Amino acid sequence: MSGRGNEQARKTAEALVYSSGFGNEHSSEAVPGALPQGRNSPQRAPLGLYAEQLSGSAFTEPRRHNRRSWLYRIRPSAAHPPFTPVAGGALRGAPFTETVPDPNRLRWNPLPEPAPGTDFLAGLWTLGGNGDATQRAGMAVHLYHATSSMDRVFSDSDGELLIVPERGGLLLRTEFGLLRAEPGHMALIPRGVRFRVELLDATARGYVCENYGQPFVLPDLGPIGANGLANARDFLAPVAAYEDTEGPVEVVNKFCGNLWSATYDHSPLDVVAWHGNHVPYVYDLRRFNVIGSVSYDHPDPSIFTVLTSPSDTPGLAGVDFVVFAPRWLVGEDTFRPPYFHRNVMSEYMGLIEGAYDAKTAGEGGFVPGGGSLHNMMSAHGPDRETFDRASAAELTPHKVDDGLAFMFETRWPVTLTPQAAEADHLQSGYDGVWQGLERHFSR
Ligand SMILES: O=C(O)Cc1cc(O)ccc1O
Ligand SMILES: [Fe+2]
Repeated sequence: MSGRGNEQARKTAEALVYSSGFGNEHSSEAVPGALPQGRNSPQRAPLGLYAEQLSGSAFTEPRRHNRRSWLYRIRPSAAHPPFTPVAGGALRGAPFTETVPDPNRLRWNPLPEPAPGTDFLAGLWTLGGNGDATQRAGMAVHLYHATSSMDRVFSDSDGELLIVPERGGLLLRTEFGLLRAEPGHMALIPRGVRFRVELLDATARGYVCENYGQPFVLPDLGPIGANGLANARDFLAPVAAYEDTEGPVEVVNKFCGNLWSATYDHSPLDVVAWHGNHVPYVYDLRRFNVIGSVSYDHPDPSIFTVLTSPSDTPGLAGVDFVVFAPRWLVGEDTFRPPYFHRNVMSEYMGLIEGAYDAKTAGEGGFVPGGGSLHNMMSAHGPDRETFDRASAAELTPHKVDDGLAFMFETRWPVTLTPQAAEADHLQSGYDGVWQGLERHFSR
């Protein structure tokens, strides 16, 4: 899109208003009187709108898991022509069976520059994942690099999309209204919700966790108490905004790993009013209330969980979204960076900005837009430089505020796509960062 297009999108993005809270029963109407009162499905919905329910949970799930929204729209979603399969580009879905799961520590540089005119959907590149989209279990790790706004509309039947911009702002035009997501924010598009991504800058880069499993929720706080970590009121849902446009619109649906396309004769972003709790949202990761040790030892990174997708086993997440936000380190007699460890969970890490405290920054290291994968039980932790530095550091209070990193931590190993396993931007010699950790043992 031209600079002018970006300018328009930015103007729109700067004027947005939101409805705040996590998991709320939000409600919104773009035209006064469009939202029915006292019932969901009146004989004739207000203003000649069609009433339609979008269910993100089975009808009968317990209230705390139940998710649905009622949409009041110009045309019902059912009014569409057949979908036909289209090529998915570099986008793949679970199950991932094309490579042998790899126990090695792996690290990638940022995605290469895409061709001009690449929109968000065409710019999605799948690194790998686990589970099975048809079983609604598991997750996929995608990266994106786009140079153009979407003209088309996308929806993902396979799962929710947690988008983590690293470079370039996004304007998300959804069925529920508009959201702005800049680097340092996260955005979430629930399963099945249609949206279009417009770029606020010339290019956009970032990460996507596609969650096939239970929807992300805020973690329980246990002894932390009633406040802390990501606070519910900092999550922002859109207010209703609709497109009343006729004319051909391509709508792409990801279904069981494949893309399907249909050309509608109107925009499906035509929702004039809505209410419910199956809604998209954005969250500024810098609002995260970081809790950590004020005595000794490095706490496990679960303390940094923004959102968790629970499984049927209490405490065992399908996937956790974890952020390493600016914080003070004050631990006494403590090796302060992340410790050496092997983990039954598999860890994909990305960097939004700056540096990460366990890894050397700069070219060939862990860089913004790059990523690392430490699969189930793979041994990792501070690289040699970090170990040497942190073992000798004077333990005065120290603020870690030179970066913003995150982790998608999942219960099952991540199997790579062939394009990730064979990528030119896969770093060779990542193992070398743990070379030279000399023995210091003496008795
Ligand atoms: O860098 C990592 O590997 C992620 C991580 C961070 C941390 O603070 C503790 C454990 C852990 O896996
Ligand atoms: Fe780790």
